[in-house]
Amino acid sequence: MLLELRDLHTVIGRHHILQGVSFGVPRGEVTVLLGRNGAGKSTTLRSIMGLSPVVRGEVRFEGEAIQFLPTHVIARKGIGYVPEDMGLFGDLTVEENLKLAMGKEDPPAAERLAWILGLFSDLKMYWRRKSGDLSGGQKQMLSIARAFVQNRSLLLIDEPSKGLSPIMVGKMVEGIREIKERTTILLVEQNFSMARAVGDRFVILDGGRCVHSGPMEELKRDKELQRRFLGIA
Ligand SMILES: Nc1ncnc2c1ncn2[C@@H]1O[C@H](COP(=O)(O)OP(=O)(O)OP(=O)(O)O)[C@@H](O)[C@H]1O
Repeated sequence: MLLELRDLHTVIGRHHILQGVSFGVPRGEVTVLLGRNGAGKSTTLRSIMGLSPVVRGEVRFEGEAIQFLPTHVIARKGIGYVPEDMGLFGDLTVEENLKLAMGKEDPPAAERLAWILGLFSDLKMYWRRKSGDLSGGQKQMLSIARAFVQNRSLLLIDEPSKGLSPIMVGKMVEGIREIKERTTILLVEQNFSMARAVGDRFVILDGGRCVHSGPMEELKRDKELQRRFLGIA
């Protein structure tokens, strides 16, 4: 396992939000985190990044416990995070956002940038446009591209399909399928058609607990599980 969560508890204010989340993310695969609104999916990603306060349990990345490290140290260990609000610098152009992420322009970073621009080619058309002026789908592509050029071995992506048109969702599916050839991904996704198109494994959260997990093929077959936890008839 590249990442392992063991009995993770997160408390925000007086709210005990994660109440013992345990699952593993195998290297080289896409694991999709599913569940109803408020199930704890975003909080799980934030807890992994050290942005929500973990009070008990462990997050192990490449075998090392990281749950009490500060966020910037966790990022440097090789975990990239694309939050729901995408965290872009709206006043900076597409180019500036990506160059900032690259740090120094060494050949591997330049190669990653060229590769991701080939994949999300829209970004080249808007190269000098401020990222704040992009559409939702373009912003989403930019924020994923930015995390990718940083060469993380694990990407956490929160709802990349949110608010996107079906065409954009299709592009996102293609993009994530290509990126997964190079990087392990843990994805929060409410859109089940996207989840099933890109996911190798699934984890369902409910009420801050992990209630089911397994190969995506299993969930595709299990209509009852889909109905109970995903609201799909
Ligand atoms: N900062 C906070 N303060 C208080 N409660 C919070 C906070 N952040 C999250 N919560 C609560 O924790 C629960 C889980 O939230 P979370 O955002 O992780 O769910 P989610 O599964 O990602 O749902 P959604 O799909 O709606 O974003 C919710 O009940 C939410 O209201």
